[in-house]
This record gives sequence, C-alpha cells and structure tokens, in this order.
Amino acid sequence: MANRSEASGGMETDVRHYDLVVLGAGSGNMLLNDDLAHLRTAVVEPDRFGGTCLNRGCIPTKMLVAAADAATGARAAARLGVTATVEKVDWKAIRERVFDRIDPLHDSAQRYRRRHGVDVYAEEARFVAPKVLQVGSERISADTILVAVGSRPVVPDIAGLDGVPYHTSDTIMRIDEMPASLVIVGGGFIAAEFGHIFGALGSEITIVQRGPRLLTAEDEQVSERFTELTARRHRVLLNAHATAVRGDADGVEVRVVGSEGEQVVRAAMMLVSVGRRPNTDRLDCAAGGLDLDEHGHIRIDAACRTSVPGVWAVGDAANHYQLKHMANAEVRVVRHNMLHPQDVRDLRTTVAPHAVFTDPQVASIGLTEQDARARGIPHLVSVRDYADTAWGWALEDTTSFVKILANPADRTLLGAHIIGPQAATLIQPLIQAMTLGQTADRIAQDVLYIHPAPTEVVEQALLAL
Ligand SMILES: Cc1cc2nc3c(=O)[nH]c(=O)nc-3n(C[C@H](O)[C@H](O)[C@H](O)COP(=O)(O)OP(=O)(O)OC[C@H]3O[C@@H](n4cnc5c(N)ncnc54)[C@H](O)[C@@H]3O)c2cc1C
Ligand SMILES: NC(=O)c1ccc[n+]([C@@H]2O[C@H](COP(=O)([O-])OP(=O)(O)OC[C@H]3O[C@@H](n4cnc5c(N)ncnc54)[C@H](O)[C@@H]3O)[C@@H](O)[C@H]2O)c1
Repeated sequence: MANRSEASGGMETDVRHYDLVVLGAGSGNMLLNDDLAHLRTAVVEPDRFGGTCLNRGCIPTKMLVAAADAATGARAAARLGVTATVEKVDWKAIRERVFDRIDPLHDSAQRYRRRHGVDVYAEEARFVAPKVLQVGSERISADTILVAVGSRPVVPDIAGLDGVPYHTSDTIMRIDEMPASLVIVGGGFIAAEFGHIFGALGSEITIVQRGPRLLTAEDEQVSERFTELTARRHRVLLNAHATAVRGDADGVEVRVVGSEGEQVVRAAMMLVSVGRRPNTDRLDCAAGGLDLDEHGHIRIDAACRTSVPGVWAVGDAANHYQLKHMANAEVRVVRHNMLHPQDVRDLRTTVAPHAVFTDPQVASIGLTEQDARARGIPHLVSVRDYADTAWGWALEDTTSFVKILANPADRTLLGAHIIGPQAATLIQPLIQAMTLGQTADRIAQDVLYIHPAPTEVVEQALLAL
C-alpha cells in the first residue's frame, strides 16, 4: 500500500493512499465488481454491510409485509365465501424468519471483500481535506472516492421524547413482543407500511399525521382514498401535532394538538417516522470541498459528479428520492463513468417510480394531477376502477383504481398512479412507456394484455384516454 506523509498542525501524518475508497457499504458496496478488481480499494462502513435496505429498510419490511398480507388475506377471504380466522401470530417466529436470513450477510459480505484484497475500515469516515479522510485513528486518501453514506431517521422536536423508549424504523423490527397498541407519529411511507404490518398482526394503531391526509405526496385522489381506507382500520388523527410525550410502565402518553382540539393518545409503544435526513452532517463535507444543497444533500450532476473532481456521490446522501432502485441506478452510472472517463454518461432516467407496500398497495410515477394543475401543464386524465375488470370481479374489489395522466399534444404519459392489490407490479408497463417515451395509444393498441389478468385494468385506463 502506498503511504504518503502529510503535514498536519506541524506534525507529519502517515496517509494510506488508495485508488478507490467507498464510503458506506449500503449501495456503495455494489459498486465493486470484477471490472474494478485491479484497483487498490478500501470500503469504510462503521455499521453493517448492506446498509439501510438490507438491515433495517426495504428487505426486512417487505418480509414483514408478507406476514401481514397473509393475515389480512385470511380475514378478507370471507367476502369470497371462504371463512378463515387468524388463530395465532407468533411474532418471534416472524422476526426470526426475517433476521435469521439477513443477519449473517454482514459477516459474509465483509469477509468476501477482505478475501478479494479490499481493505475494510469499520469506523466512521470524515473529510479532513479534499480526497483525504480521517477514519478512527487512520488517515486515508484516494484518487477516486464514492460517497454513499445514506440517511437516518429525523427525530422530531417533541417535548419529553428523549425520556421515553420510542422506536424508529431502525429498531422497531427487532422488538421482542408485539405491542398491544402502537402510536405512529408521521403519515408517510414508513407510517403506512408499519401501520399495515403491526395492525394486521394485531396491534391497535393510532397515526398522528401533521398533514391533511396520509401519503400527502401522492396524487390527491390516491392519498384521499388511502386515508379513507386506513381510517376504517386505524385511528387516524390528521392536521395533528404531537406536542409532548411521557412514559410509564404501561407505555407512552402522547399529547396531540390538532383540528380535533387537544387530546391524549395512550399506547404501549411509539414509532417516530417523520422523514429521513442525509448523513452528510457527520462527514465534514466542507473540509472535503463538497457542496451541499439546502437540505444537506451532496450536490451532484446528472452523472453523479460532486463539486470535487474524482469524488462521486449516490443514494440518500445525494438524491431526494431516498429509494433503493434510484441508488442502484446511480451506482451503475458511477461505475461506468469511473471506467470510461472519455464517455461520461448521465443517469438515463429522471422519472423515479415508487411504491408503498401497505394495504392497499400504492404505486406512482411522474406528475400528480395536482402538480399538473398547479404548474399549468395541459393534461388528459383517465381513471379506471379495478371493479370494471374481470380480475376486479374475482377479487370483489370496490376501492382500487388506476389513474393515468397524458400529454394531449403528443399523447405520451405524464404520470400514473395506482392504489390497489399488486399496484407495484401493475405500474411497470406504464413506467416502461413513460421512460421510453411511448404514447398511450401505442401501448394500449399495439400490445396484447393477457385476459383476464390484473393488467387489463391498465389497458382499459389507457384506452379511455
Ligand atoms: C423502513 C424503510 C423501508 C424502505 N423500503 C424501501 C422500499 O421498499 N423500496 C425502496 O426503493 N426504498 C426503500 N427504502 C429506502 C432505501 O432503504 C434507501 O433509499 C437506500 O437504502 C439508500 O441507500 P444508500 O446506499 O444511499 O444508504 P444506506 O443503505 O443507508 O447506506 C449508507 C451506509 O453508509 C454508512 N455510513 C454512514 N455514515 C458514514 C460515514 N461517515 N463513513 C462511512 N460510512 C458511513 C452507514 O452505516 C450505511 O451502512 C426504505 C427505507 C426504510 C428506512
Ligand atoms: N416503499 C418504499 O419505497 C419506502 C418505504 C419506507 C421508507 N421509504 C423511504 O424512507 C423515507 C422516509 O420515510 P418516512 O415515512 O419517515 O417519511 P415521509 O417523508 O414519507 O413521510 C413523513 C410524514 O410525516 C409527516 N410529519 C412530518 N413531521 C411530522 C410531525 N412532527 N408530526 C407528525 N407528522 C409529521 C409528514 O407530513 C409526512 O407525511 C421515505 O421518503 C422513502 O423515501 C421508502
């Protein structure tokens, strides 16, 4: 390993130099493949390989959602003439199914990297100068750096929160016992998914949401339908602020002020899910020469270049989407660009789809109708109920729909929004069409949709445009 010396406060400090340093072994770890194997490389990961998605995000939540869906499906079967009951929820077995599979992966991933000649540092890194990092007691530098340090839950300013054992998405999946009741502060992705998980498995749920609806960033029609359906199962307090919390042996007592006046919500457990913030505040980006935006994200261009040549950034630390498929796409672009400096490419797509794996599922891409109206963008709208299709009949569905917005001039798609079973899958042909610039007419009329598959509702929404 090449060592360089650097003057620091009159002292000479040994600096270990690499070709490539990756900060964060979440999406960052996916950068390293055979094409980069010739480089002297270090990975810095103070926590667990796999990052948020594997250890405390997408993957464990969706494994828990599968259990919740099984319970919901059993309870809902009566409408099809099949009476079933959920006899027992074995939380420990559910939790072990998830984490017995996930937990060994950190050690094996770390060992794999070391076996292939990558140095692994297990402490937090921070910049001390452009392309120079302090990692614990070591100082390292690199020609090329990928910053993929991710994000963490925002902790809201609620009086007394410090003094109670509240959970965030980082901790709640590893609890020992199912809570009899759960109060969730926040009304976004995490509230929706954990409300579904713990609600379906038997907890009584109260959601305290600052906004006027749940999932407020969705198309208003979807957000309204989702709020209405959730309020049938859970207690939903809207336009509500948690102002104070205190704990006792039975759990927590949250004081809530909102449109329904002031009230106290009691619950055995509390989950705080009011958004995530980038981990850049712990990185001393100023010392590293990295520009940040007003939300603390590292400023990158469409090729994922930062303000320092040779330093790239991806994922939750750099983009506002905070979605794993976006981080993965950025990593692929960075790998290409590192290997082909003469052929630097931009991220191919700027429209990021997302899905919320709750009950019912919600999936979306592109413009919402309220955005189109607010921005004065001419648009056509088509809404089709699942109930109008054979598959909707099969499900006895009465609440799910597909909504598509198209450009009246060239009939390309502007946005698509689905609420209902399999929404995350049903939206895929619309993502494809939007990304590839295909018109609504082409994908409606030149493509056959299998009868009577769920996708027929997408076909019908397109044909009605
Ligand atoms: C509960 C939950 C469910 C989610 N579900 C989905 C989903 O279904 N679909 C989806 O697309 N997205 C989902 N997400 C979002 C998704 O997990 C993130 O967008 C994605 O994991 C971000 O990847 P990343 O590599 O940017 O960050 P991370 O995966 O968080 O990786 C960053 C790594 O950097 C390390 N690090 C931090 N600071 C430093 C430092 N100073 N030096 C070195 N290393 C550092 C951290 O320890 C971490 O391991 C979910 C998130 C949560 C919380
Ligand atoms: N399926 C997925 O892709 C998935 C699942 C979970 C998380 N995520 C990612 O994680 C991110 C964070 O999720 P999240 O749910 O924490 O954030 P979010 O941004 O989705 O929602 C936060 C919600 O909390 C509300 N809120 C904010 N401050 C509040 C307060 N003090 N009191 C009450 N309500 C308050 C907001 O109105 C908003 O509705 C998401 O933006 C998403 O990118 C993705």
